[in-house]
Amino acid sequence: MSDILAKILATKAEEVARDQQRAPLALLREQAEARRADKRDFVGAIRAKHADGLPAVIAEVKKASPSKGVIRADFDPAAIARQYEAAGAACLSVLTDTDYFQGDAAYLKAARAACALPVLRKDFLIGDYQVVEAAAMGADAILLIAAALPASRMREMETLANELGLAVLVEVHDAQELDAALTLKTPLIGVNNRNLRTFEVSLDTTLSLLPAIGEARVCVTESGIATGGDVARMREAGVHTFLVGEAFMREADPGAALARLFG
Ligand SMILES: O=C(O)c1ccccc1NCC(=O)[C@H](O)[C@H](O)COP(=O)(O)O
Repeated sequence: MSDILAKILATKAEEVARDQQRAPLALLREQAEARRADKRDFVGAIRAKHADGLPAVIAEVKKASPSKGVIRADFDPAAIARQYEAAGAACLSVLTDTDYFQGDAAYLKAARAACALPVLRKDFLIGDYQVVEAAAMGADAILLIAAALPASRMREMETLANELGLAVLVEVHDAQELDAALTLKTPLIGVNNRNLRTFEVSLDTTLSLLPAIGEARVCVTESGIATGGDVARMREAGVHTFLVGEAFMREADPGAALARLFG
């Protein structure tokens, strides 16, 4: 496991222990059940773009990151969500991790309330508590990171997520993690192009794993997509789903940036 991921996960364990004191699981479970009927179809939104021959963009609402520090100081998640929706995003990804990404559950709620797009809770999930918490805060999908969780744990968390009406995006960096990810039911396999040890980004990571993902699943290329050339290279290889944050968030109008990159 990379140093930054190990550090994030250690902080996360402390955070979850604190949160469990503040909001017991039973309370979150009630809130999650109450939101059960209000779910947006994350996988369906991606497939609908593909059915129209369009790339599906999961547009990220991201204020800061460990690799880049503050990306966007002037940060209004609701306004950004509206811009992304108007520009044709399929879904949103909202960072809720506070310590390393300056994210917040409140940003997810504000972004979702401002648009009709399905929303991924982008965080570092280590157990069931955070799955229920994601459903309670209104997320439509969660991220499971294969570098952080054994396959059996991911499958259990996927089952719980699905019971609560949440879709799952499972993220991998290499062939071993992909083998574990392919034991899940979810069609959404994210390949993160960012090396979490060095922070270097290489789109070759997606291209090298793509053949093993197979046609039945949806390959989501994540991180470092910044130019028309990057998009063209992915699409020529058969990758039509993109998770993009920084390239949009650095621009004055993130929606316009999305439209330029994918228009
Ligand atoms: O973005 C980081 O610096 C980072 C560091 C450590 C773990 C995860 C990290 N990023 C999470 C992501 O997956 C990205 O936010 C997402 O793929 C979008 O990437 P980008 O388009 O490069 O902002």
